[in-house]
Amino acid sequence: MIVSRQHPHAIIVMGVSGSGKSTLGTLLAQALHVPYLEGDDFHSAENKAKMASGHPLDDADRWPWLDHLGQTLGQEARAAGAAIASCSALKHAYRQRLAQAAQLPLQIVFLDGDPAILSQRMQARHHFMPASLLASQCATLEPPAPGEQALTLSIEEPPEKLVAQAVAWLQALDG
Ligand SMILES: Nc1ncnc2c1ncn2[C@@H]1O[C@H](COP(=O)(O)OP(=O)(O)OP(=O)(O)O)[C@@H](O)[C@H]1O
Ligand SMILES: O=C(O)[C@H](O)[C@@H](O)[C@H](O)[C@H](O)CO
Repeated sequence: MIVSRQHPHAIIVMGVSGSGKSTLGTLLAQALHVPYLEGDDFHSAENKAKMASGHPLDDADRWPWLDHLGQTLGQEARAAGAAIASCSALKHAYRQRLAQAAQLPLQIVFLDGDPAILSQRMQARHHFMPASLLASQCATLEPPAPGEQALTLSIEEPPEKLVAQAVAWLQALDG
């Protein structure tokens, strides 16, 4: 059972900026009827202003954000049986920090793709995050390692297919 108050699931959709985390996270939460947390909503005004002015965040900027998002993800997951958060979660240590704050292991859906496609998508949208920060996002990215419970999906698939793949993976995890 993906949704279970006895065994709650804390699910994150991760990837660099523009990879489609919000799109997939929203659809996945709708498909599972569980709460969705938009990671960008948990950034301080200072963090958002820093990114908007073309400066990448550093670890010190990200720790309080990860703690706040992780705590809320854990609370929501325990209350509803599962919850989804979209979060860049670029480094292994960031995912560990999220899990620690949530007090739950994470199930990770990683959106992976070609920087050229990501750049096109970022330029085509209106968003506080400038496309110029994509290079720093890609340089910082540590894809999920073998010890992490993770599914890697391609940004080139349409959103409906990505949701179906994520749901099938989550269902299979629970046997
Ligand atoms: N699977 C997809 N195929 C094609 N386009 C997509 C797909 N998913 C998202 N998009 C489009 O790509 C852009 C970025 O998507 P989205 O905002 O969901 O990414 P994000 O990872 O949440 O970005 P950020 O972290 O910067 O907020 C949007 O314009 C969205 O409509
Ligand atoms: O860790 C980070 O650098 C940030 O979370 C960014 O990834 C943005 O929040 C997000 O992608 C918005 O575009």
